[in-house]
Amino acid sequence: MPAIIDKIKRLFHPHSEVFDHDKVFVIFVLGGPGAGKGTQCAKLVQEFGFSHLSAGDLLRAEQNREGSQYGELIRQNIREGKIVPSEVTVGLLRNAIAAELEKRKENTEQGWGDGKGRFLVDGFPRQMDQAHIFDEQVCESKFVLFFVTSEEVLLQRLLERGKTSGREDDNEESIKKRFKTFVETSMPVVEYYKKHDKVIEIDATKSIDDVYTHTSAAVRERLSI
Ligand SMILES: Nc1ncnc2c1ncn2[C@@H]1O[C@H](COP(=O)(O)OP(=O)(O)OP(=O)(O)O)[C@@H](O)[C@H]1O
Ligand SMILES: O=c1ccn([C@@H]2O[C@H](COP(=O)(O)O)[C@@H](O)[C@H]2O)c(=O)[nH]1
Repeated sequence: MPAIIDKIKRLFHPHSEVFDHDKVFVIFVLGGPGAGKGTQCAKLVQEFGFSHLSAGDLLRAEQNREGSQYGELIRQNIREGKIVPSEVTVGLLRNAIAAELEKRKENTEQGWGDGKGRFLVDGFPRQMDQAHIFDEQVCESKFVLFFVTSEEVLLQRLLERGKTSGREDDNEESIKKRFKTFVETSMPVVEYYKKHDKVIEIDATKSIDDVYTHTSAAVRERLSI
């Protein structure tokens, strides 16, 4: 939709979505840092043809994009385990969804084509305002996959990943800060969706394949396939 029409529409219907949730199927993927969200998303992409949008990956790409006005802001927040201002992340997600729908508009396989699509929005929403903005103004999410395990397990996984990931926040100091932000700022989002019966909780302590058995079954049931 041309930007000007979009703006006018929004003026009269401030809560109208950019993407129609009857056509665009959005699953939020949440869990503590290192719970295995990205790992499980990669498997869901293979089985069900989702587009996987990691909010963290989009932010890192924007941070490294030459000329970005947000580069330094993103770098500082990520290093401190803090949440980047919502308008930045929502804007990146919105652009990524639009680009993917455009790219796959001719391909009618696995729930795609003609404005339809299915997305895993990984590591988002991280705080309550993001949940409201996305559901009301971008596209109403269908449900939340929530991966749960202990902080000890998370810490071990992240320290191990940190040996090769090159991520500036995969070190003990940043990890502890990320845990704090997760508990204080992101858990209220999970609680909010629980109250709305939208959370599927999955034990992420088990092996990758065991976790995926549950993840796949939950998604299959809700996609009605
Ligand atoms: N079930 C599992 N058992 C053991 N290791 C796992 C499991 N799931 C993921 N891992 C490993 O743990 C690390 C973190 O996994 P992953 O990157 O998928 O987590 P994440 O939740 O996406 O993390 P972040 O929130 O930091 O982006 C990776 O090295 C991954 O290979
Ligand atoms: O919605 C979001 C998602 C992420 N961040 C920041 O990015 C890092 C890394 O996120 P991962 O999901 O672990 O890749 C996170 O700690 C936040 O600093 C964000 O601000 N908003």
